[in-house]
Amino acid sequence: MDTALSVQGLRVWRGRSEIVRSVDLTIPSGQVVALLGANGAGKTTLIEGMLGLLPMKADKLDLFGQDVRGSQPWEMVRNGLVVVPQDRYLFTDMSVQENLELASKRSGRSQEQVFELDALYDLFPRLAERKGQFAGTLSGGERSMLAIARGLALQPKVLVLDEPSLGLAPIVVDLIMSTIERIAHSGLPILLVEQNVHQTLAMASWGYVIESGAVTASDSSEALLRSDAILSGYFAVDVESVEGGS
Ligand SMILES: Nc1ncnc2c1ncn2[C@@H]1O[C@H](COP(=O)(O)OP(=O)(O)OP(=O)(O)O)[C@@H](O)[C@H]1O
Repeated sequence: MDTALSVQGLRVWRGRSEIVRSVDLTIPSGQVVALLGANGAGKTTLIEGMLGLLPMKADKLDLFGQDVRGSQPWEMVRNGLVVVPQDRYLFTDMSVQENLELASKRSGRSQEQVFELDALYDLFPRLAERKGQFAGTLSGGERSMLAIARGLALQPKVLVLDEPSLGLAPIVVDLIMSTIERIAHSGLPILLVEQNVHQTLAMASWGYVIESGAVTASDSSEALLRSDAILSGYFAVDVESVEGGS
């Protein structure tokens, strides 16, 4: 099986504190992998370390077999590792269309655009209706959609989504999660960081649980979903919905 992203012994620091401690993580080609963990577990730190936004060390950081350790964040994007950050970081005084066009140009892959603007608007019809609207005037759900669409406009080979449903109403969460599932069906490998355990594991093949910066469980989604010990330990709030849904 081809490996899209392979991480071994990843350590990431914030200031003097080592927040992420020797994490191993693999994303096989064409699959969704879940990264689960409570608030403050270190998920965002792990992502920012991989991107080179924070001081990090790793025994291995391979993107499709290529060692990308030491790359600058913009080089990571050019290499195909695209992160949709939790804080979205949209250009709020630019329109939806301009945000997407800018990303598309920055991808540096004008010859191999897998995610054309039309395809993005097909995925997110709500954004098509708001093409000319300033990003700063969008609702929370629409901002999350635009952040994902902009990530796709960067023509990722691996997409990392950091809590795309954070703070959104359940109906909007459903819409966003089903759209992520459609994106996954295109074959794009995805690392989905979420606290929405049930929906996330439903589309992921594999999941990692991170606690205090270390992986404490790594298993198939089916096994994690059945594992009450893990779910009740880390995600007590979600256990009922898991049980209710089975
Ligand atoms: N800017 C910062 N400076 C120092 N420590 C930080 C900073 N941001 C986060 N931390 C600490 O790093 C640890 C991991 O935080 P991180 O944001 O990576 O967790 P997370 O799993 O992504 O949580 P959340 O879901 O709340 O975003 C926490 O203990 C947090 O207090």
